[in-house]
Amino acid sequence: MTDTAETRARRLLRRATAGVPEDDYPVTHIADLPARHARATDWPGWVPDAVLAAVTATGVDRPWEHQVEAASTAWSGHNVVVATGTSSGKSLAYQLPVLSRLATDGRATALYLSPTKALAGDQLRSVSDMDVQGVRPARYDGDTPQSERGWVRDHARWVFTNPDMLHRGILPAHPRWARFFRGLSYVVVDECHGYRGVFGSHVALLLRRLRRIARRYGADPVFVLASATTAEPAEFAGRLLGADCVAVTDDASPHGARTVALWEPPLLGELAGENDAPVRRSAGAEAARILAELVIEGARTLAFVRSRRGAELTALGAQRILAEVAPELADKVAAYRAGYLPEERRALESALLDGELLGVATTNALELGVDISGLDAVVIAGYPGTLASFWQQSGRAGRAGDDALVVFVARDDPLDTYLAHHPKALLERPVEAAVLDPTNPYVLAPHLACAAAESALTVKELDDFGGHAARSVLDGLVADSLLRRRPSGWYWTSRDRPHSDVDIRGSGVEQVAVVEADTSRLLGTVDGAAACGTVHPGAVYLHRGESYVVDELDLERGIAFVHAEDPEWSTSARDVVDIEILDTVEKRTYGGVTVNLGYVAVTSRVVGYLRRLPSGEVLDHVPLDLPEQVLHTRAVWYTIAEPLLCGADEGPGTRTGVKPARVPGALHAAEHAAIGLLPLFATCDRWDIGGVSTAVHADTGEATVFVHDGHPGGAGFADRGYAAFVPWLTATREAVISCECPAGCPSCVQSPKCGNGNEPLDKAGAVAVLDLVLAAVGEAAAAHDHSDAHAAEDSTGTT
Ligand SMILES: Nc1ncnc2c1ncn2[C@@H]1O[C@H](COP(=O)(O)OP(=O)(O)OP(=O)(O)O)[C@@H](O)[C@H]1O
Repeated sequence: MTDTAETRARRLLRRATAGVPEDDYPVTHIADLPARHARATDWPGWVPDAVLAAVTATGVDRPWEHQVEAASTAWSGHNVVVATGTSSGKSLAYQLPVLSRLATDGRATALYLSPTKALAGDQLRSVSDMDVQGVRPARYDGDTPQSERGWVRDHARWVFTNPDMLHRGILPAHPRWARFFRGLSYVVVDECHGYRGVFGSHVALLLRRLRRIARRYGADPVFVLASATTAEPAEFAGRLLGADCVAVTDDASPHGARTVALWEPPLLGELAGENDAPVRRSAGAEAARILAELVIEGARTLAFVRSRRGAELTALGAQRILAEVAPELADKVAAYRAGYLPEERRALESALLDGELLGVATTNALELGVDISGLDAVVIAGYPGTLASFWQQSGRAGRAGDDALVVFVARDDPLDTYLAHHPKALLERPVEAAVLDPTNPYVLAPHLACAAAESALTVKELDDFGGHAARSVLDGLVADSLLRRRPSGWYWTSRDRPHSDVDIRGSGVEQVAVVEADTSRLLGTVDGAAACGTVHPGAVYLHRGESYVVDELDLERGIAFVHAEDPEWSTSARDVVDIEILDTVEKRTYGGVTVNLGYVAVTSRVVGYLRRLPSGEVLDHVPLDLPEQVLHTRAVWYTIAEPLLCGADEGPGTRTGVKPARVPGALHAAEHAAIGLLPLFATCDRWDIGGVSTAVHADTGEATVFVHDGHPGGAGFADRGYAAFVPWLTATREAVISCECPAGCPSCVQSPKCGNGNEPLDKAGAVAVLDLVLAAVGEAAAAHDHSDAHAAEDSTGTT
């Protein structure tokens, strides 16, 4: 291809791979995604002139079709979710109906909710700039001075806030917000795809509380939800709201063409990881190199890195490379992460937009709602956990009329390996459905307590909170004397409100404070359940890019003491885990294999931690002695009967099985890989789930592999694993066989958080186990189809 015929994206990719030896060529796949052309339409007739003038003054001449479809649905009184790509103008889709209502009905009010204060600030600014008469938009969050709060309550007509403030500040004080609730016409839920897992379950219940209070004031607001592209948006939004919701998904905004390259860093011969397994060049180090090359080409590039520390290291790495080969460009690269002050954030964003900065390495802090688009390149170092995030991040690249490059760099992880070798799974699969479970009793109980404290709960209202599930949770609250049952409903008994004890972003457990010992400064908090794993003695803890080392973890007082120190290694905790089956909710039997879903108790103890260099090299394992923790949650598990597992099965198609001595390693490896792949089917992170495997489990009496939710009561992840069992284990098997390492490495069967130091692990055995299980399920399904066919023949014969 000559230079003139080559697209800019291809040229950038060539630059990024220049000088790489042929044997190490990292690109496993290249896809060219075509440009999408805009489909604009006329402004709807119901938009008042004042609003039309304000909107067109922002530079929007004509709306796109999906904007009008969503806006008109909301205007006609139906809840709507607009689930379209990055920068597809979702804001206008809700601004049109809300501004139109506020402009035409002087009593009407609206609420805007976003997961972050920063995003709410951006949206408020954009509405304020439009300056539609009488709208009086205002912010009400933790940063709103006390002196302004009264004005907002009494006069603001469009309030911009977040779920935390709605939960703690607005709903408990609803009598003071009576004017606002009486007029409540619209509730905007922005970036709603982020409300998944336990946090999503909390927000789902919060929205039910909001609707209930609004009804008490005679209002029945229409909900307008904005989401990244996600599968089944109507179902998801319906679950989040607890009410029907129309989905608008046909994106009519324009987008430049993109070239997506999948990139797998080579295995390094000279470095050894845990148990001497080979390691790959780290995705962060690879991203630093790519970033430096793209900056040299003058491409404005964002590199998304999974952790804050990773973002800092990637920016530093790129700066180091540039300092050697193009020193004048070294200060064109910076790191960006959550926790910056708004001014710092703005400065960085505008520096990137106007080219003063060319390369920025960031965590997903920049993923949410920030109006940065039209970049020349995006590097995604490590799968961001969901396809929705992948597309959200890659959507930052590409302007209408100009093509852009997206590079996905696989980490040492089975899911990343799978994706690097199965481009269709990344590029052609529908985005996964977001999972949440508002009936989780651990989440439901505190919200029912809050709801009762806001205003006594009546029997009629229980359907909104899960009906039967709510009833049994309420019985528990009454038994604990937190609520009192009267004929008219359930009443909160205490003078103190329950709200401040409910952490809607946590897992419902106590928080541990991280305190700098010298200065007594509170740096942050970590979830109590995770404390042993994240702030154990010796752990490297990062706060706003500063590095600290933990000296002491005092679990009784809920404090971790740290001192400032920046060692060259990172730490990862190791725990040992035991699991007990409490209740089997569902079970399927396939010959010698059973697949189960139910409740379990997981007992874990952190026993030490690994110190690892940024290259992936493991320095050592440091033992620790910390107390046990017990988690009650949901799990999916499969069992394999011994004759089938060990090959004694002489039945049709006689199987070879796994030698008994290899069974533990085979099951363990199959479990690790399955944990790695579940995020492909349930929107979770591998850190949200855990697993246990054993050659003979006390409760099943058979070889058993468990994968469980990592949060009390579960968040729906195990349920997804049960529902998608066959595709999940099929992808797991594919991931293991795709990895070219000889005997198991972090890219296939090693786990970064294995309590047993990744021993024993038997990669070939894992494939044999997965083959056995999939064959048993497949045979049973075929036999089932066969008997169905017979039954159908029989029935046709007799009628
Ligand atoms: N009909 C339109 N014609 C031209 N430009 C538009 C139109 N609608 C919106 N825009 C512009 O597109 C940009 C992106 O809009 P917006 O931030 O609402 O997108 P979004 O879908 O919310 O993005 P994100 O995915 O980041 O949440 C804004 O700069 C906005 O002014």
